[in-house]
Amino acid sequence: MAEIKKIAVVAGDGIGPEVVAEAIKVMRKTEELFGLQFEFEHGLFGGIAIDERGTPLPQDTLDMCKGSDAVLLGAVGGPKWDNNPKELRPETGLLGIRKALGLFSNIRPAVVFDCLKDASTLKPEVLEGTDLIVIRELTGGIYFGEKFRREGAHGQEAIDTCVYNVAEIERIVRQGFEVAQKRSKRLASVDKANVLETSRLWRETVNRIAPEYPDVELEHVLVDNCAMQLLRRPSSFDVIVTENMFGDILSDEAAMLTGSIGMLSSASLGEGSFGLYEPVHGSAPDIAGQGIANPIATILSVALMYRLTFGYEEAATAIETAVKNVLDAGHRTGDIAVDKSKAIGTTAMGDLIVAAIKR
Ligand SMILES: NC(=O)C1=CN([C@@H]2O[C@H](COP(=O)(O)OP(=O)(O)OC[C@H]3O[C@@H](n4cnc5c(N)ncnc54)[C@H](O)[C@@H]3O)[C@@H](O)[C@H]2O)C=CC1
Ligand SMILES: CC(C)CC(=O)C(=O)O
Ligand SMILES: [Mg+2]
Repeated sequence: MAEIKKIAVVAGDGIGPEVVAEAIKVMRKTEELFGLQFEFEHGLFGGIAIDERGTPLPQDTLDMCKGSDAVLLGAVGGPKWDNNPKELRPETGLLGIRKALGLFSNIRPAVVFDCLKDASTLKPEVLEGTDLIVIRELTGGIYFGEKFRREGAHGQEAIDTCVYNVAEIERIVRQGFEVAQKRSKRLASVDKANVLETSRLWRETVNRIAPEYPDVELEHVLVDNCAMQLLRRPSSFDVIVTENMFGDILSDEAAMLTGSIGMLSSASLGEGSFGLYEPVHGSAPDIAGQGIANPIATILSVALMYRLTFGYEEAATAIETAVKNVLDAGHRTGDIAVDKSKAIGTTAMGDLIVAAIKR
């Protein structure tokens, strides 16, 4: 038996609890099959925490996460809370938990399953061989810079500031090079260095450390061009490393290569092996409570957790293989179904994947 690992579960709002329930079923199945042991502790987070505790990230939830080996997060937010007063905004919730846990690196793989090429809006020949990772800086940039309002000559003005220091850039870019070294040795550094000072510092930093990774082929791509090239030549990208907001946007775009944002998993990491694992998507208020959300992004996030935090490689591969086999057998939730009348629900998809996990 493996030693007991403490998992902090913050399911959140909307479809968060629905998809997290399926991920936990998968973890329970791998306990049986691979002799793993997990202790789950649940905490309030997001809108539900605002309603019950008056804050999106209660101290006991944060303490629970800090005391765990890994965090499993669903999604937070919804129309009820999105325009709330300052203290209840994402800065104090989602962004707050990432900062408080020191999770500066967000890894978002976009893998195209062959059998899902028909679910993408791109032609199958364009998608051929697409398997890329977006590495997004997660605790700096414009989401974390000072924000304020002031009276200007033409009425109220709003200011968001974007700040990056060399150390913040260097640690994430190094991770980009290191991940590229383990894959096909191609790194695209994405910035807007023709306009933004933070991007100029980003590019200078990338160029300064690039000679330390001579085996990695580096390209600099401006973010607007990258958004276009992701649809034109997705398979030419292997690892993309970029700042916070660009990575947020480009990874949602990359989701559509896979067929749906319901397919995109993510890992948020800091200096050690501790990590927070969550689907890339949000709380999807438009489909919440209907039992139709795709749980695969969250289930694949568990595979990332096993691989990156615990080193449970065999169990991680077993989960990924089970997902592939279920999709190959033709099972689809609505977001990835071409024939929507045959779509199955969240629980049915979770059950099929659980049944398909083999040792
Ligand atoms: N990590 C997080 O917790 C995130 C939270 N949000 C929050 O989520 C709320 C909704 O944001 P949106 O912009 O609508 O983005 P969203 O990602 O929640 O939804 C965008 C679209 O994708 C669909 N979708 C998302 N996940 C799906 C799944 N698993 N299966 C099937 N379809 C899925 C939704 O139905 C919707 O049509 C907002 O409050 C936002 O702030 C947004 C992004 C990330
Ligand atoms: C609060 C936002 C930055 C959440 C989001 O869209 C994300 O992290 O992907
Ligand atoms: Mg996002």
